[in-house]
Amino acid sequence: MSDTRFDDVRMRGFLRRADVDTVLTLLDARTSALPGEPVPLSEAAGRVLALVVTSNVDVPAFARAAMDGYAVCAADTADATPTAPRALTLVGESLPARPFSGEVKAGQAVRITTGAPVPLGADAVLMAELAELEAADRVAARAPVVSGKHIVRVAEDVARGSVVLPSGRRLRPQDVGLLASIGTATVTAVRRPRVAILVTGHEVLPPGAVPEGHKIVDSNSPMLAALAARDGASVLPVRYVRDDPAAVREALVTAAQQAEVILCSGGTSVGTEDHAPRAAAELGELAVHGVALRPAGPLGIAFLPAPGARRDASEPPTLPVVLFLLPGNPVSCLCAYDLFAGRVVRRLGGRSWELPYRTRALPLARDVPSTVGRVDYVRVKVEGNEVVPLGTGGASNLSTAVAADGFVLVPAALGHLTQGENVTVWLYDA
Ligand SMILES: Nc1nc2c(c(=O)[nH]1)N[C@H]1C(S)=C(S)[C@@H](COP(=O)(O)OP(=O)(O)OC[C@H]3O[C@@H](n4cnc5c(N)ncnc54)[C@H](O)[C@@H]3O)O[C@H]1N2
Ligand code: MOO
Repeated sequence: MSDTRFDDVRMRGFLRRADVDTVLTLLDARTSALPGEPVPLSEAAGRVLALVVTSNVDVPAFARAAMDGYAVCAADTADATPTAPRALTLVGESLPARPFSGEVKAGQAVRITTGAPVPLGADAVLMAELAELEAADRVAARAPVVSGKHIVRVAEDVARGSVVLPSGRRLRPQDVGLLASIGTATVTAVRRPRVAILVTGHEVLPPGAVPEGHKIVDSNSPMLAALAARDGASVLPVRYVRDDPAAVREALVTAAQQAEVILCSGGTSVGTEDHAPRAAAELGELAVHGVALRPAGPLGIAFLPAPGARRDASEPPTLPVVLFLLPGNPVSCLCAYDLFAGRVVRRLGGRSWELPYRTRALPLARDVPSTVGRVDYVRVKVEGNEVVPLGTGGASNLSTAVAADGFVLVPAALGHLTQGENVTVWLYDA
């Protein structure tokens, strides 16, 4: 199968590159959250709710004491003072899950502990500090309490029928606690996208090896695996692929059966061993090859058919597998993940499309040269209250991204950024 756009690239290099915004628009249009799956509450923290959660119960289901003390009729205490306390007859006790079974009448009190059901007839809890136990059956109120004081009302926390959490919510620890309180055992969470990582290049050794001769150690896959895991993916074991058209093709076919996103490192460009773009064009739609971006210009994006067709028309069409052909240079890999692949991983997992980095607006310490029509991903340091650019070159030197506090993006519309102007820095650390 021949693809005109692909042949153009293969023969003459990257003559036309897609602009960053066009690529983002394409990815935005072609991706959406994966369907939900049941997840036990014990594993739900950090997951994204696929469905709204509505409560079937009131919490609390009974009026309960908010203080240790005495359940009383508030009116009885109206005139009570420390010097003229009001004596009440103690008729029983209410403990958590062991309520007082009778009813409190005027002039009576029931000893109560925090969390215990407030007995019928009582409408306030007098704190122990404001009462004096005078005998086994007599307590004196030394201060007045108003009706409702220190009582947690029925449904004060959660009302039956109310929305507890919206769909799309990334569950925080307190969310999981609240879900437990309404009797939730399982939530419906957006399925975590499965990410396959393929590494091409016969020069690369797996992590753990020591660089030797002309061989280098694969730094891309550990970085990509960590990025994808951060973004909520379930990362499949890394696969090393020979620089051979049939091997690359077979690896892509297999990965497309196992994952929703494929990150393929290296072999993206127009060299004689760059087989991934051709294989992608043959297996699916090579929608992008070459982006007006530095680094990561050779980035390719393809949509491969997902395994399994939908069973009937009522089901949403199966989303394609998104394949990212990531340039081999490690900083390019990082940049392409940050700007494109990460958004797709997060989107499929029901998370935000936005970059997951905190931003700061600070003045630039130096001019940053760029080119109109191209976005530049500039590693920067924040020194004092200034942004110091570390340059866009040296995409093979990962140490520049390690030294950086974050990055600045030079928009395509600008030929350079000027010293002193305020720029947005995306900070790598949270
Ligand atoms: N005619 C053109 N040639 C190239 C262009 C271009 O626009 N026109 N762009 C250059 C740029 S920029 C990059 S980036 C590379 C991207 O090429 P590939 O994706 O095919 O990457 P490789 O050639 O396989 O590797 C590039 C570089 O990165 C090292 N590498 C590869 N894999 C890993 C890994 N897993 N861990 C660490 N380092 C890795 C590899 O040894 C190379 O040094 O194309 C240019 N050519
Ligand atoms: O992606 Mo290349 O720098 O742009 O190394």
